[in-house]
Amino acid sequence: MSTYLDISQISIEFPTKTGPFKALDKVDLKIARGEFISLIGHSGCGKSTVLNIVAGLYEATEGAVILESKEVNAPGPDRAVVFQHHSLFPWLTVFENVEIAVKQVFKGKKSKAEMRQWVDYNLALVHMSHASHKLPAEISGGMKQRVGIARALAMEPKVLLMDEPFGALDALTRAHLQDALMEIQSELNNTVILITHDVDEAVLLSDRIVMMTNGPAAKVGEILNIDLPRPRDRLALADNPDYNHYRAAVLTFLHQKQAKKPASPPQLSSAEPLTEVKKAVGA
Ligand SMILES: Nc1ncnc2c1ncn2[C@@H]1O[C@H](COP(=O)(O)OP(=O)(O)OP(=O)(O)O)[C@@H](O)[C@H]1O
Repeated sequence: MSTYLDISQISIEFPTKTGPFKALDKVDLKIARGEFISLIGHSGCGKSTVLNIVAGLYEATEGAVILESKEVNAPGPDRAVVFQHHSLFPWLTVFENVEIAVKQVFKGKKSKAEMRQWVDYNLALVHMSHASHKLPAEISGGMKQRVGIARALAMEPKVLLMDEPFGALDALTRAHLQDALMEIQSELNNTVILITHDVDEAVLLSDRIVMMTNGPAAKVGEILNIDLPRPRDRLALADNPDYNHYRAAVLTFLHQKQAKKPASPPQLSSAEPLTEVKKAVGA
């Protein structure tokens, strides 16, 4: 595999009131062009921190992020980010929200007419052409996320960074957007890093699932190759033994190998038989 994005041995320490806090310890990940990677791990392990370092929003204390053989340490349009909550400008229409990013990247490289066509093309990719004249307040949460994705794609980033982009949506809308993302990725061959808490989403979308250990000083724990043919169909996969095997492997990692211990052990009382306590802690 030739490496396109190299997250090379990155560590980060945050200064805190009680001293430095080491969130990541030598996280190392080599990503090929066009790969779809999911990052999964318990809350607070450091997934967003990894993404923020790749985005250039945080600076690693050690290690480096190398994209197409060049070190990146500041934000740039070659790495577009889609967050859990949309970040659209409320006073601009759907079209204008995408256009503003297109102008930022392509001013002087595309004509005005070409830029308008490019905005239309990207809105069509996420099936939002019909609402291009609307304001964000006039469309649903799922539609806003679609526009955020169109805006990110329209920048033609080398890497698309997605931080729980569907986390705040209802299950049906999430499923529609996952399907849309799979379609777009098969067409454009984007390199994607997706943070998710949803095991099914990770297995459905990914080429590889990167499972992080619990923090502090989180690392890459295990990497699972998802060798399922594309295009993938969620209904057909439900009965696919390989799909279920991958799902079980992630669940085992999260709930056994990296199980979160309760903050303080439950107190045994004579009224609580041991079996009930075991049930309470999931043992
Ligand atoms: N700017 C900061 N200053 C101090 N500590 C930070 C900072 N940013 C993150 N942390 C700490 O680093 C650790 C990792 O945080 P991060 O947000 O990356 O986790 P996460 O895996 O994305 O969590 P979640 O799944 O809940 O979003 C946490 O303990 C968090 O408190």
